Amino acid sequence: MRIVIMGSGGLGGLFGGLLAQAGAEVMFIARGDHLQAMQTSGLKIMSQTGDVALSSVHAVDDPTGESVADFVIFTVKGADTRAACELIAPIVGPKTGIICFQNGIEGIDILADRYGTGAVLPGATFALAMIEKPGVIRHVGAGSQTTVGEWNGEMSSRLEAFVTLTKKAGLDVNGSDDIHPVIWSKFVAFATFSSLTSLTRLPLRTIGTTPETLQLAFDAMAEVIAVADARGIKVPAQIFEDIKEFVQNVDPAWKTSMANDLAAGKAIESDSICGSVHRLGQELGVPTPINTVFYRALKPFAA
Ligand SMILES: NC(=O)C1=CN([C@@H]2O[C@H](COP(=O)(O)OP(=O)(O)OC[C@H]3O[C@@H](n4cnc5c(N)ncnc54)[C@H](OP(=O)(O)O)[C@@H]3O)[C@@H](O)[C@H]2O)C=CC1
Ligand SMILES: CC(C)(CO)C(=O)C(=O)O
Repeated sequence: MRIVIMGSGGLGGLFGGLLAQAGAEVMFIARGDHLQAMQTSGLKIMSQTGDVALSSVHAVDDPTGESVADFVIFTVKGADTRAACELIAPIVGPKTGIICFQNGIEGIDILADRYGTGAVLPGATFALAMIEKPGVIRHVGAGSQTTVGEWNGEMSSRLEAFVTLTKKAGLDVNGSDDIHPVIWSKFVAFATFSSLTSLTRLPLRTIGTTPETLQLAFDAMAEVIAVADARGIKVPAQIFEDIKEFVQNVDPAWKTSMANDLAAGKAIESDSICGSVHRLGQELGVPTPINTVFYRALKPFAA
């Protein structure tokens, strides 16, 4: 199976590296120092589940002239979505599945407008990973709980093939016949906790165990659920209990990729997370005052 990683940073590097280690044919699209390091020294993954060292990988900055992919794993940050969506055009054929693990809910629409809903498999992952230095990916914690599905809910043979391959690679991936509520549920939680961990600089667990701050998180989540509702997506009410359980028991050091980026001095993707809640709320006539504060407060740090 031929897999292309569009955006071989923390998340794409982790998935691509483990898939390559498991024997898949993987091509990494990357750029800058990280691309150079991968081309000269390969890719390393540091993980509690076992380190991986690939001494040589196929890494490029432009896929023009390369073979069509069975799957593209789409893992660029929100601000890079449109450019990356065009960059992959040469390797997207009529049967290529584009699996989007981005946080945010606008990336899949951009991909579907360009390649059709039949090409796009939305996904949600709880794996946490980052580039530690060029050519080296750090998998934070041991988790990789991931759900992916066809846009129309079909349990297709390509979806099953992808799930089988990723399980073989040691990733905890499952297929879903109703992926849209899954990605919105993750978005409800991520929009809230990426903003709060970034603004407070605190780990998830401190937020989850401070009643006043947890209440603020719940109020922010309720705004995103109202936006989902206006888009015709029902987010299960159980999400509040599930999130409380998660954030009160998560590893005490856990933040979010956005808070980690902020701490590392990188531009953050708040425009496509809380900024998206703010914009969609305005379009749909749903008030989102807390997410609007998040968006405006984080704007100076946005990509
Ligand atoms: N990291 C995580 O644990 C998780 C991340 N996510 C989501 O996944 C997405 C990716 O996140 P993450 O892995 O942290 O991001 P990273 O910044 O670590 O990785 C993205 C990579 O894509 C590269 N890139 C962007 N555009 C191009 C391009 N046109 N050509 C070549 N390379 C390109 C970036 O290069 P450069 O650095 O030069 O910009 C970067 O190396 C985000 O939406 C995030 O919210 C979801 C779950 C977990
Ligand atoms: C891994 C997880 C769920 C943590 O919030 C995430 O999506 C991120 O930080 O980007």
